[in-house]
Amino acid sequence: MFGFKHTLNNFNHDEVAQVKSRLLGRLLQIQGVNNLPKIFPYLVKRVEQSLAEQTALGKTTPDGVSLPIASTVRTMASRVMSVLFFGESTSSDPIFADALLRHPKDMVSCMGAFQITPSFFSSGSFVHSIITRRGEAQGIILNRLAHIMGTGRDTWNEQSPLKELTLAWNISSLTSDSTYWHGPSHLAQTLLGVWFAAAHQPWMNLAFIMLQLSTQPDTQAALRLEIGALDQLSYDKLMNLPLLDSFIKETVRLHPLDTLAVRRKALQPYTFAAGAPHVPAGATVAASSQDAMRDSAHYPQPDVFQSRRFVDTESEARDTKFTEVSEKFLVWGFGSLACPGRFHASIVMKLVIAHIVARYDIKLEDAKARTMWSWETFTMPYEGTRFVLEELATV
Ligand code: HEM
Repeated sequence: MFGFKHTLNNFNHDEVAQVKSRLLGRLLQIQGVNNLPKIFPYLVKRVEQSLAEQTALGKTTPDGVSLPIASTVRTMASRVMSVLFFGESTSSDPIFADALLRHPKDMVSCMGAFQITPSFFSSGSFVHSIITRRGEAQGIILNRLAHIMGTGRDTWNEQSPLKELTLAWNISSLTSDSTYWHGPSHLAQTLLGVWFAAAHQPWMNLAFIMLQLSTQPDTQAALRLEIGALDQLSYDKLMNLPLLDSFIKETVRLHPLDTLAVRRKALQPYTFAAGAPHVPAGATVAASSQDAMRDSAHYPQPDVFQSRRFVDTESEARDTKFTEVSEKFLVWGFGSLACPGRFHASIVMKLVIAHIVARYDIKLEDAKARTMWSWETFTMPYEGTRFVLEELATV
């Protein structure tokens, strides 16, 4: 459907990968979530470092430093997320870090190109080769991963205990006695797929959140009060800030990246239990996340943005968390394939938002400019939209 065969190195769409899904569930939802509080201090260090790097690149204006929202939050999310995956040392290498940023962009560009190029082009690797400079970023990542998950595992220069908390280390530990996995290259390929899943959505959600926040100085002030001093912010506290969680969830509810969700391809003809619809083999079905997330029975005044919707509302949505999987909030998909990395996404997004909002007043450089564009069922932020960050007197 999206040409993953080339962009993820021969990825097979038709594979019913229960072994892989189970592994990813254990890696991310069980072991990964347990490790998050332990890895949190390293994430804090990285988010501070990355914010300093980004603001140093900005344009100085009388009101503060002006930065492009998309590339700022994309880089910050990638830098923080990469500590979870690969530790501090590997992810600090500029060539590797650049490849981690480039690969998801390459993939999204290829998906777009595959939709519009004739099938004889997209069926070969021609389009992929041109867009990705012969898969340069993918090659850099796969080579490094195959090394640290294979012959270089014992000599990998990441410090303990961080090394043993990374997803790269744990995916190879979890598979060491399984015959399903054909060595480090197969594992590297799988982890690259997880990296794509992890890298392309959080930043877009972050961009929409920054766009919302830029127009709401009162919410910025309320969030600052809720967050308190950054040096007192523990993992548990950050994950349980009600307004921050509600603000994120409300933004994502109204601005999901895709108006469709839970895409499933029928490998054989299938008829739904109600007797219809009938789905022929090879067809793809999906649910409308747009309809589910604007259902007025569940979300009163569904088209109105309410920062505190999940804190104050009288509806059933009250107290539901951003990371909850539900048929009324299809952003994470649904059922056994629902996103196993949602807690990782949530912590990375919350760290980026908390560190920006606690330090800066945020506003748009041009409040009248268009900020997002749509293509098919997708909505994306413009690359050119800038915010201005004005440093607060005290943090
Ligand atoms: C805001 C960020 C994210 C969103 C909105 C998101 C959303 C999704 C969705 C909709 C699916 C498909 C679920 C289905 O078909 O029912 C999915 C799958 C997946 N996501 Fe995420 N995701 C995000 C971040 C992450 C992160 C950070 C990771 C890893 C750390 C991750 C790892 C995965 C994996 C491995 C799968 C495939 C699961 C499987 O096939 O068994 N995602 N995600």
